[in-house]
Amino acid sequence: MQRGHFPLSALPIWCILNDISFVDVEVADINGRGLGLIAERDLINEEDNVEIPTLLTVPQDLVLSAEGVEEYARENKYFRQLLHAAGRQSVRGDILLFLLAQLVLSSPDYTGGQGATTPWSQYFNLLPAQVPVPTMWSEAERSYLRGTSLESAVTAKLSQLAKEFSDLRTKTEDIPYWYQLLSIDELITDRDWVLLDALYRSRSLGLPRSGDSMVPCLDLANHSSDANAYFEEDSKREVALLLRKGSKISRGDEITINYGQDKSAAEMLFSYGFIDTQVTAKKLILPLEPMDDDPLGKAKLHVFGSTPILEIKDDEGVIQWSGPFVYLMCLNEEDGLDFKVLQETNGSRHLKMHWQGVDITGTPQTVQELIKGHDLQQVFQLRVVTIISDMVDQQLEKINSTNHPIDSIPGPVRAEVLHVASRLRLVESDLLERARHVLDDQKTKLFSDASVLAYLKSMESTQGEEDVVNEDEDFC
Ligand SMILES: C[S@@+](CC[C@H](N)C(=O)[O-])C[C@H]1O[C@@H](n2cnc3c(N)ncnc32)[C@H](O)[C@@H]1O
Repeated sequence: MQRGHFPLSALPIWCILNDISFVDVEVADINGRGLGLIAERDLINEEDNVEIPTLLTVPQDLVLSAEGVEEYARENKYFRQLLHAAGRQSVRGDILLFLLAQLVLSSPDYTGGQGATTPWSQYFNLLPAQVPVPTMWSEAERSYLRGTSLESAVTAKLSQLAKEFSDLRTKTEDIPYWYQLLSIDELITDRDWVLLDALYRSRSLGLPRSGDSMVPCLDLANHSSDANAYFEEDSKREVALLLRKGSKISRGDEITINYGQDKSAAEMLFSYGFIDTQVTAKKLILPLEPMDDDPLGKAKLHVFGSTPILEIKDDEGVIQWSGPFVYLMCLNEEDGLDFKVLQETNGSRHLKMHWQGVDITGTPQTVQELIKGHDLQQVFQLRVVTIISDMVDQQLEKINSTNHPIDSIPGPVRAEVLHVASRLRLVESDLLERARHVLDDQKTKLFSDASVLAYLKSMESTQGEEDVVNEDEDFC
């Protein structure tokens, strides 16, 4: 759907009308970062200042939160119908529906009845039509993510978005207003849904009282790892941008906040469309799947409950990994892992997981702890390290073999996409290389452990006996 226009010059009046106050700060175009906030004069906040200078305040009724969405549903009949049919499953989903309604109300393509507009209907037009996150990249551009941890994450996200949009169309088939827009005129497309998701991901923040929210004007603050400002929500749910203690800002300097110092390069790129070259947590997240030939694989996944992942990180120069599901992956019935179906008196059935006879259904993340002290602890550990080491090898092979643009899908690729994708490859391949060395060391140590050697020897002799039996059988 075509976007309406809201000139930056109209923002000060919109702010006055909506009780949003900027203090010594203005909005400006920042080279390569879209809009941002800059200081209108020199600003200082000494370390011993009692009163912290406020740079921006946004009243509660402008904060787009779960509560704000419900409030709007009370005022606007068309939105109420939409929310009732397709919403109330997650805060994100409801905010996306709210943004969808604002997209319609503010678009020059739309000629229908207005219903109740909100300040957001105008503000929405100030939001960018393009967000540099990979879900908005072309297919050719996305092919530059091959071999990185974002390859599968972006594919999965795009499938999720396609499904959400198709469900939305199905659920609104009985509402003439939305059916017309979504299914007959097709004024709103899946591209719009991808944009709304990108806007939410790159601009929402967690507030202590209002929860996940979008805050107009505060969402114009760009990121810096050396941020000079931060935000707070007070007891009246008013949100303020405040100057950090010790900050000295010259007139014209940018006011920035920190989007999260624990975010990895992949997370920054996925959520915001850029990578902070100064500091980004050096970590990598890969999806875990049960082994193809594991008869208990599905049961393990079911009891585990959440999406299993492997996290590899550089913790102040030390490579560490964690992946509680890997411990489940490498344990089996003969080790003492067991599943049972429990039938309740009311007829309901539950899958239960036991380790050495003890019910551990509620604590599937603790297997690493539970195997401690077991005779075969080091054998289990070796299996775990081998699985992770194989994953790291495979990922490295993928990331290195797709280093050349020859593997990419043909089509124009923006220079900034090329730059950020190669930065991600570099960060991730470096981390994987270092993880490979650590895992190799761990494997070597485990292979020389007395209990592992004894186990391998016993396996060899069992194998030998089996071979003799098999040979005998062959002779029969
Ligand atoms: C919350 S918005 C900030 C306002 C935004 N610049 C705008 O024009 O509306 C977040 C987006 O700003 C951009 N951005 C923020 N900080 C950045 C940075 N340090 N480097 C590059 N882009 C940045 C990214 O596009 C990101 O998705």
